Amino acid sequence: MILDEIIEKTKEDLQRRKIEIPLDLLGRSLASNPYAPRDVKKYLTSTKEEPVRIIAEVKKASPSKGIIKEDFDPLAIAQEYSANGANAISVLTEPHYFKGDLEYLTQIRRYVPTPLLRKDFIVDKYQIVEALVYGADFILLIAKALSTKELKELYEYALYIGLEVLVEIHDKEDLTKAMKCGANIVGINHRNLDTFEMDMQLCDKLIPMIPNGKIIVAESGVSNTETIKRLSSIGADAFLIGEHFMRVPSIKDELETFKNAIN
Ligand SMILES: O=P(O)(O)OC[C@@H](O)[C@@H](O)c1c[nH]c2ccccc12
Repeated sequence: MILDEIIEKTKEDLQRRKIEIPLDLLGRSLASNPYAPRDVKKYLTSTKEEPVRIIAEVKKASPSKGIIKEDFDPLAIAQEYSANGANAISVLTEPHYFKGDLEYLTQIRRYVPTPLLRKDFIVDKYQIVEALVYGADFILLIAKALSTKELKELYEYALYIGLEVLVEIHDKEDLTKAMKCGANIVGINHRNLDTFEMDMQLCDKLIPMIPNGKIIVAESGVSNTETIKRLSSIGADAFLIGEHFMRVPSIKDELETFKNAIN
């Protein structure tokens, strides 16, 4: 089970980081933190004027595809996303399977005004404080990787320290968990994190079960305007797109096309 394996590795790393910089010390750096997290919900809610919201992902590699982008310059990619209408930027910080780095967050936050998602496998409050310290505006919590109790605790802690949360679901059971913790932003991941199988019909199944008023993010495998049009029409507010942007010749052209998919 790849998800379990990643979580195990994440926990190992975490033990080490907690010894290097204990939580109270990490928390202390917040006193001089120049960054206040933005109200992410405003950026991700679809409106008449701007129906398609895009979370563009800075992604070097993945366990299903290996290295996606060889000449990887996270800051340059984020700047291009920001300059061309991305509503938020997802920064993978998981180092082993996705070749991410927490430092990318800080680097990008310094120069890029767009809200940032810390995309990682968060299982501990320590990682949520890290997200804030390193400059994130919101975090990802994966329902499948957490019990209802854990999800609720981490969710509430993030809100308490001022970060929004994207709660990722993959099936009805995950959705129940997400609703129990009162999630406002729900991500439907087309990719099964254990088998890597894609189900591009997942939104059709799950969106009708989500109460009104939630922000819905369609995640993974989105690579054309047809998909964006279709998923928008059934209620998706935002689209989380990584691999496709990493492979196209012009991020600018692609982002513009996607942002204007409905008009
Ligand atoms: O590169 P894609 O297929 O456009 O997918 C982006 C994003 O949805 C994907 O990276 C992702 C969704 N949920 C995750 C959880 C952990 C790591 C990665 C992910």
